[in-house]
Amino acid sequence: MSSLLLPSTWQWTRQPAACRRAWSVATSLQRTIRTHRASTKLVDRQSSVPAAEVPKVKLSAGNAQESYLETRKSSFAALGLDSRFVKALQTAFSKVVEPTGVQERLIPEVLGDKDILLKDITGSGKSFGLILGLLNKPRKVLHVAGGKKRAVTTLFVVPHRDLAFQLLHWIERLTSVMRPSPPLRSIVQVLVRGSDAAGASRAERIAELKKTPPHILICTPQALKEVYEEDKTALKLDTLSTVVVDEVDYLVDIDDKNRRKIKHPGPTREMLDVIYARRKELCENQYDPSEDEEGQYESVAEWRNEKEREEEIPQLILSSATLKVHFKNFLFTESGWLNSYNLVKISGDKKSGAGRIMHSILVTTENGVKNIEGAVQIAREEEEIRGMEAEEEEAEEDEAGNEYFNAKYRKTPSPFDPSGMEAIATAFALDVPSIALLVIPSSAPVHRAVHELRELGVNAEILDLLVGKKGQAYLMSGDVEKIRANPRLLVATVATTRGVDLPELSHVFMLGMGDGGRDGYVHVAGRVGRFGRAGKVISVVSDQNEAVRMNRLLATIGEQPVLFQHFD
Ligand SMILES: Nc1ncnc2c1ncn2[C@@H]1O[C@H](COP(=O)(O)OP(=O)(O)OP(=O)(O)O)[C@@H](O)[C@H]1O
Repeated sequence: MSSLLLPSTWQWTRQPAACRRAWSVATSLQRTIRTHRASTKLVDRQSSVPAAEVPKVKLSAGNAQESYLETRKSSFAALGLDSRFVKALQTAFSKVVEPTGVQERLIPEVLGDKDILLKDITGSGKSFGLILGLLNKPRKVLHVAGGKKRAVTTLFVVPHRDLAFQLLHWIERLTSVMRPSPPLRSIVQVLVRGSDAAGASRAERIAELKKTPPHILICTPQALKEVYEEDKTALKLDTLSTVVVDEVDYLVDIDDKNRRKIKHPGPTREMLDVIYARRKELCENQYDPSEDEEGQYESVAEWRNEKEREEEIPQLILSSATLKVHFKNFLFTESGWLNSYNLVKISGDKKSGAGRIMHSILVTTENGVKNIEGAVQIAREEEEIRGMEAEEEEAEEDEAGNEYFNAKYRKTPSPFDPSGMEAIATAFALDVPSIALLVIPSSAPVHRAVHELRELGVNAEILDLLVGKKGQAYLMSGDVEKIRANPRLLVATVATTRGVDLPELSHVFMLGMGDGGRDGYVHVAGRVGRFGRAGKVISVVSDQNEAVRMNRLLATIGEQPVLFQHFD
């Protein structure tokens, strides 16, 4: 358990005092929030330190959105995308004018047949580029008795349902502006556990899949496995053209360097083993020139690629912002999933195009909340995420829900350190213009965190992109510069944040060290600073030891903590 979860000495008997404290904090916070909101429209917050006196620290790569475009050499059409599709792209996504550096290399390869190992920084447009390329691939058509039948062309595996619906949303926006506009279900369908956005059951989704096999099927691994096991005719894995696994290092669990053996391969590994079983056999039974009496092949590569074509083994695309050497060794030497004779590795120029991310560490101590010692002060104008437009909206109050949770949680001690929650509530109230994300440890209860933050006057809710229009609104083009009259704090665990792209997100709060080590932090922090935007990541830790460890973690990614302005 994270040290931010309360020590075992925390007893229910101590709660009344904590409740009184929370109530008084909430009241004072709400006052702070009101005053702050009233002054937010002025936007330029007063700096206690004149910017000119403060030494400037280079934040991150310092490159803004233009850096992508500066390196650009081609247009989307020149990369092989259909011209009508490019027109639709520019209507649906007016800010997407030219391909990013990684998209320039990626899209032509997606349109080809090589396997792809894709690695670039978070927010560089990998997933978006994949979708553009995949939608332009020819559809798979099967010749069956009595004519032709469409089949699923691409299987797109993602770690969680929010990411599945984000990709669906992108495709829906694209197809809705095409003329004639194709039925969405023939282009894309989503397979996740539980009911989907439309409330369809698994049986209904299987029926739909059989009736109208989509061009792209987006799924989470567990849902894919369940459907495959339930009805093998619903999804013909042997006729796919392409398989994509996004966030592959997260989805494929391997024995670690310390020889910790994984207990169970997990659904992604199982499904890749099924789809690439024949490839694995080809790997194991290498070509023997002495048996090639007719001298058909000049090399192992030629033999292998010819076999692959004959057997129509699907192209495999594996993508992540973090692919460690150890993981790549597993892919190439153990998995048997990739054809290394027909493979392209695409990796981005480390920091080009990264947004300005400021990393801060707040430590909750008996004497209050402080910045980590040695945090660097930066010029105020660099730090500010400026607001341009205030949008009036009312906070949504769910009285019945609140009462229910009040009654429920009153019976059990809170697992959260009240100081940490207060620090987040205060930082949120003082610094967030529109939308922030709070990432809590996987073992911590998300509902309860939301409830406790609401008690502190924060407009908190669970990150759920499936909640009708509200969920979709988070995915629409917005801006980190937007100011809302009533900003939102979305609460999630690490497991549900990988790959998520919320254009208005400006701040990520992390409660504790997170549970994914360096790579986990990179992905959590990567929810901001996307496509050259600015962003802040504020880790709230509960003691000096944790602060030191967090500081070391930042050093491993070449960052140093920056002073978060509202605390000492
Ligand atoms: N060529 C482009 N021009 C402008 N914006 C773009 C372009 N390509 C992608 N974007 C935008 O950049 C954002 C990040 O894209 P995307 O989610 O594909 O990044 P990613 O590299 O997959 O990130 P992660 O590694 O976190 O999954 C999205 O909001 C997307 O709309």
